[in-house]
Amino acid sequence: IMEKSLLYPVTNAYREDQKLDGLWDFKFDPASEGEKNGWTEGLADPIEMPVPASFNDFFTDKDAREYTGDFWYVKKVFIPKYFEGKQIGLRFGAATHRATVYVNGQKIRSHEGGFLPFTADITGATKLGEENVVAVKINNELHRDALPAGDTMTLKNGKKMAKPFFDFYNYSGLNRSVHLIAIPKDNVYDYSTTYEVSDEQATVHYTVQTDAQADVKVSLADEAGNVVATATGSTGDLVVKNPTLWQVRDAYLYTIKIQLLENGTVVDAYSDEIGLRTIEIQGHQILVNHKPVYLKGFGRHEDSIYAGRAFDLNVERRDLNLMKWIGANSYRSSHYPYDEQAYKFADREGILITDEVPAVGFKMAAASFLGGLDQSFFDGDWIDELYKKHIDQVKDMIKRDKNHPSVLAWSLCNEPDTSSESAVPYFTKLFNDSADLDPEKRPRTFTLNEDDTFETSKCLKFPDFYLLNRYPGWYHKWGYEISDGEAGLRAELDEWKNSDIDKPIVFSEYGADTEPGLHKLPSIMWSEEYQIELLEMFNRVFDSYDFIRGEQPWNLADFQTVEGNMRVNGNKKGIFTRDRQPKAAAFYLRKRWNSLPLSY
Ligand SMILES: CCC[C@@H]1NC[C@@H](O)[C@H](O)[C@H]1C(=O)O
Repeated sequence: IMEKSLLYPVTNAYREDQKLDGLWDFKFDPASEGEKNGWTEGLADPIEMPVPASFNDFFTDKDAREYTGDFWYVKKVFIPKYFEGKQIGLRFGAATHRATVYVNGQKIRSHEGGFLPFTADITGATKLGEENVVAVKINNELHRDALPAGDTMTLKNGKKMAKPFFDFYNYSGLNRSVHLIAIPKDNVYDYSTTYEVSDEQATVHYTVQTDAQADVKVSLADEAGNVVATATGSTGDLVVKNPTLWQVRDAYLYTIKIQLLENGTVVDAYSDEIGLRTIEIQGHQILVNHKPVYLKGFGRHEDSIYAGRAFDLNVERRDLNLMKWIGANSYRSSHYPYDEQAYKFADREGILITDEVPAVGFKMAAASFLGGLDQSFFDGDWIDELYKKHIDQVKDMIKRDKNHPSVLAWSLCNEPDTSSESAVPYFTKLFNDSADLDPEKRPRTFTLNEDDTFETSKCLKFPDFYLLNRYPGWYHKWGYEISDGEAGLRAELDEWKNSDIDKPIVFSEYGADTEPGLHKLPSIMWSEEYQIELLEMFNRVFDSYDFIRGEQPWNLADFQTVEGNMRVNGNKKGIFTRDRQPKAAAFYLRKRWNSLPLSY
């Protein structure tokens, strides 16, 4: 059935893709009475709500902005007669955090996980040539046995409140586009590629997945549209002489075209843009096309004013221009898989992405910062249920993103509590169960924060390379004490250096909250001068160890978090402000990164 496919929707001679962006009817359902009251057929006195968007920041009253619980989106959708005989589906880019889909009052399916797509097969529930009622019930509560981890508490006044164990706002809703799709009954439901490359020749080993008894024809065209290779069969090789490889910050995309034929007639086709390149880890080096790459970039968020965590192509265009301006070549999709369009954009711009699942907040210390327990997260009784959702989302992330040349690596967790032995069985399972998901076998890793050092982490054997989140100068040894912070950082890196570990280290987070426009001589914390001094300290350290192969300060831009006495309208560690304007540190980093080789 079409629900197992995560292929991005396309319109072509055999398939149709209609975006259902725009205003939907919207209504909160605090008493969870929607089904009982017939909301699957329509909402009484609804609010008009934009899609894609988070609902939160549109509201002027706090109960609505902070709303936690069930809420509904309903839209009338005309389904044309010419869909007759096709499989008809609703494809959700993301429904945050869990959803149930109804069509004409009939329950179709549910889905857990607010940052990955799913398709509801509505073929049997639709009336062709008429308007159909699409209703989606969404819930945005946080739980310790779900991703991202947190709690949901009930206040004395009966209202629910999200308590995230993570540092970004629980923006919720239909944060990405909803597509009405029609595909042939006999169809391609997935494909994958692996590569061998040299300057003289590149080979694309492809696999096409279909349930149909059909012939498969595959061709590869260059950017000018010239067919450079063809093959037949559901698996095979496309050999390209004198290929133009996909390079970091110098992208080149070929178009792979897959056709299904029955008795010589094409019944389905799917094409996609791919990049001929390889990714390897060799000793302390990260290699692209067998050449070492040094990562310069950021941790990011899908976050902007008005629509919260909605994917916004305008913001993405600006962010990629900022990254080019500053000399970056990479980013981490912290702390969840981003919209597919972000990866397509990075494919075109030659940017490398460390793709991260929303396994974030797996650390009670973070929770205690937010009022949680003081124990190892992995001793919790919620771990078994959590793991099922965790590995399910790792599988979907890799299945969805595996064909992007921009994807460099998979980050399977952010800052988990690995300082206790109870983390080991969890990570043993996670790395065993994810070992064969990526046909290209790209490196898998997770970020290690302050409590998870060379000395204290019990899980250093799992990552293929290390992502370190370190905050001397901010969360400890801050201000005038930063010299001790540098000494401590050097001491830890000396331990890595003197160990027998021979894998690359990338600094995936470091930084200082900075109020734009706050200047002080000499510097103080929160001033633009201090943010630069902190970066200078880290860069002195990075330039002292040759196994450090990447620097990705936190964060590209300021972003929204819960309100709290440690946050001034969100996290201000951005090198750019939330409206994407530079702080002084942006000019400092641009100077440093443009003095390094562009991509290596
Ligand atoms: C000490 C952990 C730092 C933390 N790391 C995860 C990010 O999502 C947060 O924003 C960042 C912060 O607090 O700035």
